[in-house]
Amino acid sequence: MATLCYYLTALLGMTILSLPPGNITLLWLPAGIGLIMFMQIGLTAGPLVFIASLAANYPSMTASGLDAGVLHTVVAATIDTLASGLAALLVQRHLPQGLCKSWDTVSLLFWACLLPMGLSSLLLCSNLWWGGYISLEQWNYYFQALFLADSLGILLIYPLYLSLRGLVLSQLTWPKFVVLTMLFALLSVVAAFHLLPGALYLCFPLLTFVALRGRPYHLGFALLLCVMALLMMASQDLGPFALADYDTGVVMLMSFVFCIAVVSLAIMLHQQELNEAIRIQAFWREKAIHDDLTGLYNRVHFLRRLDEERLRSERTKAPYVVALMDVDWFKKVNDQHGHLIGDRVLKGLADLMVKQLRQIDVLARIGGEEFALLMPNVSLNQARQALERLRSSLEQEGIQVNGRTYLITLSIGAMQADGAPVEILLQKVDTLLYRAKHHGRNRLEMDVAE
Ligand SMILES: Nc1nc2c(ncn2[C@@H]2O[C@H](COP(=O)(O)OP(=O)(O)OP(=O)(O)O)[C@@H](O)[C@H]2O)c(=O)[nH]1
Repeated sequence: MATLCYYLTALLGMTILSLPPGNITLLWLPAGIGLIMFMQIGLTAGPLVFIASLAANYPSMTASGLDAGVLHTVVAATIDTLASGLAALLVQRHLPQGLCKSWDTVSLLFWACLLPMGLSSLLLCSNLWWGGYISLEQWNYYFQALFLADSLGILLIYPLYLSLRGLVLSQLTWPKFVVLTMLFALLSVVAAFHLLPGALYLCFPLLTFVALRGRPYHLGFALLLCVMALLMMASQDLGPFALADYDTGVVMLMSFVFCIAVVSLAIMLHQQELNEAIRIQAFWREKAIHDDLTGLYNRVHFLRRLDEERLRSERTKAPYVVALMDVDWFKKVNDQHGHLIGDRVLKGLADLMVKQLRQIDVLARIGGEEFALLMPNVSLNQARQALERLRSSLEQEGIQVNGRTYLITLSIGAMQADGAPVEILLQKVDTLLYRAKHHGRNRLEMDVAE
């Protein structure tokens, strides 16, 4: 399959994407495909790449009628194969994680483009010169064109391969902004060739937009589409790059396309780094305020919210109630059924409380089997009803773990807040909780602030 892709993209390069009269390939996607074949199947890729390159190069290299066309085709195919193998080796060694940071673009440029493609372009040009295909004066020009075409093949295929790896077709999504951006990029290419040469530079901001907002494969496809459109049109007419000196025009065009690819890749990777940093920051921010076992808020966050509510209530005069709830005889649950079951009972209890309370209530686990509750905007009576309902439903239904019911009860102390500082308020509620325990557990003790 990959061999066929190699062959077909090689043909594409030598037909639609070639420039008359020199038959220069503007884009050599096989360089990227060969690299991936080596990375995927190792040395087995060697003969496959060789055959595909030979088959693709043979017609054009023998068409000129020069002597030893077969020999030079074999040499060219060997160079192509070695270049892909070397690029794969260097990429695996220097970019073992693939492309992660924007700085990796520089590594990719050096290890996958500059070194192996620079070397192979040097050898390929020497082979062409040796076979009489090009003159010594043309050597420099062909070297630049080959190098840019091969490097571009890698810059377009390798990131696309990385971003599609592991994805199945049904997982690909195409949000409207990506489709529209790609459409506008295509239009700007067409406009550049027919109306206004400067329109070509619109590709830069448009691709940057996809790099910032889209997924990596969006950029991969957008780049491929944009570059192919640009080069296809250029192969008919150099458009904005139709300079007085034809060869310079070709190299300028390829350099421009090369820069588009490099810059948008770097931007995409940088954006990925930023997104990852934001994701990690959000993860730790969430973790810092939550209790791992139950998913409820932790003590630190509860105290902060309580203080905020105190200040809010000072302004609005809205009443609020604070409760402390402690599981009775929880040690027995652990002792009889083990800590793991104890943990699950606590988690089940937390879920039950969340289900029974209102969304605006703030519930936290502030100790082993101790929970704290802030009920904003409630009267003492409303709070009493809600807490009683919670206590009695727990008493009757217990907590289900693995199909088994664990009957546990809660002692609760609660009071309407009076604007006292948080620590003092909690001390008072704790006294009520202690009273509930002292008076036999499984009960609610409530008080209005004095
Ligand atoms: N499984 C589990 N047990 C915990 C956790 N945190 C605290 N505990 C246990 O909770 C139990 C609390 O025991 P005690 O403080 O004696 O209280 P109690 O047995 O609930 O009795 P009273 O509170 O007096 O009704 C201890 O056995 C702790 O090991 C936890 O995260 N998971």
